[in-house]
Amino acid sequence: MHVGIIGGNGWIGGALARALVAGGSLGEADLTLSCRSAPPGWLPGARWTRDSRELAERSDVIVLSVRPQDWPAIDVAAPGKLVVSVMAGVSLADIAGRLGTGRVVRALPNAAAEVGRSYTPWTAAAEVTEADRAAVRLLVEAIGSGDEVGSEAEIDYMTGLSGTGPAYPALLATALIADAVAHGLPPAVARRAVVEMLIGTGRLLEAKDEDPAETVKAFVDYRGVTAEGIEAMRAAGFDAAVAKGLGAALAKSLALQGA
Ligand SMILES: NC(=O)C1=CN([C@@H]2O[C@H](COP(=O)(O)OP(=O)(O)OC[C@H]3O[C@@H](n4cnc5c(N)ncnc54)[C@H](O)[C@@H]3O)[C@@H](O)[C@H]2O)C=CC1
Ligand SMILES: O=C(O)[C@@H]1CCC=N1
Repeated sequence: MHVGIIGGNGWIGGALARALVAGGSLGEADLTLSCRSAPPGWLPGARWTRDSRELAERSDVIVLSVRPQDWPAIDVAAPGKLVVSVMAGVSLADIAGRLGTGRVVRALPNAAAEVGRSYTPWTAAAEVTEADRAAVRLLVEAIGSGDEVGSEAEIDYMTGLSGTGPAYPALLATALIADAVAHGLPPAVARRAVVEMLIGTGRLLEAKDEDPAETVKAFVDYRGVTAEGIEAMRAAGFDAAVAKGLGAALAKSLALQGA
């Protein structure tokens, strides 16, 4: 299988290309990567080009990984080919119409792709075959894990939930570290404490495979220090702030479609 990534030097496109090679799914020579500037220097054995049409001709699977605002300028046709878009807010119908193929998938990774831990939901147009789905799973699993979901509405919502990747946990980490430093902790110690706490939490939730709400309840029922912290955060509007943030992210995701 030859994979072409339009925007292959970017954050997500580059992470996908490097993961495919590092994980042994593809050799460098099985990749064509396009960019607008000079090739970045990594994956020197891949074919680097500025020409999207050349990329499409060489590829069995074409990954669209440019920013939504750059999508209208992409000059490419891919009649009948499998196209996988990772772009936020660009619909299956728009991609199918522009590229001349019904074999279109929308996948929504996140920046943890850089460390092989993206969660990537994806949805497929009607003409996508079982063999195409196997190809999509190979891409998704190169950068982490994922699920096929039933509708584009779910992808549009997940764009502002899991697509944001490390952003919300990093926001929480920033607030925790700021408070620790305000209480006199050395910044390096505060940072290490919070980052290790996030890593440990992820591992614990994964290992226990239980609803995170159960973990919260266990601490509330313990009625110690943590329960006081949780209840004060909730009373100050923690859940409402999260819901408001997700609402704003969803609105932006939907607004991109009309842009
Ligand atoms: N960064 C993230 O956390 C996530 C990004 N996405 C989506 O992935 C897509 C790519 O995002 P990033 O990698 O973050 O952006 P990026 O800006 O890092 O990469 C996009 C790359 O596309 C290149 N490009 C633009 N026009 C081009 C053209 N005509 N031919 C060849 N290359 C071209 C740019 O030079 C750039 O290197 C976006 O549509 C975004 O919505 C989805 C989920 C998460
Ligand atoms: O913030 C963004 O627009 C990109 C797409 C989804 C997550 N990151």
